[in-house]
Amino acid sequence: MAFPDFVRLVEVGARDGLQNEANPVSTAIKLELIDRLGDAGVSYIEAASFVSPKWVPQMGDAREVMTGIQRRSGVTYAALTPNLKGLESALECGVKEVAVFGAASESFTQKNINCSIAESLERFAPVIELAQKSGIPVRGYVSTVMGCPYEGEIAPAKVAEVSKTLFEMGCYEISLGDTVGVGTPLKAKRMLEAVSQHIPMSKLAAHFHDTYGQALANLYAVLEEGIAVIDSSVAGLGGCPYAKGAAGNVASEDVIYLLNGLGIKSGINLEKLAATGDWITRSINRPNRSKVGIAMMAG
Ligand SMILES: CC(C)(COP(=O)([O-])OP(=O)([O-])OC[C@H]1O[C@@H](n2cnc3c(N)ncnc32)[C@H](O)[C@@H]1OP(=O)([O-])[O-])[C@@H](O)C(=O)NCCC(=O)NCCSC(=O)C[C@@](C)(O)CC(=O)[O-]
Repeated sequence: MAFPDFVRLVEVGARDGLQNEANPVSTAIKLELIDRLGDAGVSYIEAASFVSPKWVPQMGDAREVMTGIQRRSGVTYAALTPNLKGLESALECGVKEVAVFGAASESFTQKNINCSIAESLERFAPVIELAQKSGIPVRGYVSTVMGCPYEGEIAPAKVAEVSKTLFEMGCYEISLGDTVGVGTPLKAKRMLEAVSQHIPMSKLAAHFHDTYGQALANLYAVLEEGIAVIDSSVAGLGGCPYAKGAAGNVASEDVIYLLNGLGIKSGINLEKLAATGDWITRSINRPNRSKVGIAMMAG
């Protein structure tokens, strides 16, 4: 299959990238990050997470973040909503798109959202139903698609089963998360092959972490298969609170550099994105994990 002409970047830095930060990041910094990303041409920004602040304290200001955004036309500002309580709060804040998040591993589901896979799907049903009634599109995440921090190998058939269920329940797109970044290109292709037997490729997204340095290679592999939506995090920020040792998402700057080299459009200004990565890492005193970002800011 040929590469897509255009890739939609789903920027998750403000949510996935920051959720694991032990030191509180101010709402003002989050809002400036979101604004800078919009200015760089990012059209989809996952901005916050309506989860329990006891579980993920860093996302405790979701309400302030979602109501404080200076919205730009043409930009989607989305939030995670694990249950009805989360969705109701999101609706109160005028959120226009949400995401539910499940996993292909029982143990990870327990650690992350305190229930079994079956219970998580039951819990998502009313969330999706209410969102649809309110005219809010729901994205679905499936974590641990290439391995689990507690169970190790995850069968592609299990990933396909959970993805198919979420898609049939009404999620318009399924984002396939290599939560611990253990995948390799062949594994990524096999996993995608299993999922795409049930869901059109145009409804799937790749959400790869870079723990083992394979994320860009894995993305190249799935781009070849026709994936046209990529989740990434500016400066490679992040990690997962329930996956110890997991590195951040693949860096957005590195993804855009790869796409530019392949002649794939994204609508994103790489210079502005690199400057944003430099700014946020300085602001929160974190190393910049984007090789492209470091190179560009040095030049
Ligand atoms: C799902 C729950 C809430 C279940 O948590 P629980 O403890 O089973 O829930 P509960 O219904 O028994 O409620 C317990 C308390 O939480 C409150 N609560 C309940 N729901 C909410 C809510 N929505 N917002 C605010 N508060 C809430 C609720 O009101 C109650 O408060 P209390 O009475 O004790 O004071 C919890 O496990 C949780 O919040 N987990 C979040 C985990 C998380 O955010 N993980 C990171 C995101 S997933 C990810 O990063 C992976 C991804 C998506 O990026 C893809 C990849 O890389 O693989």
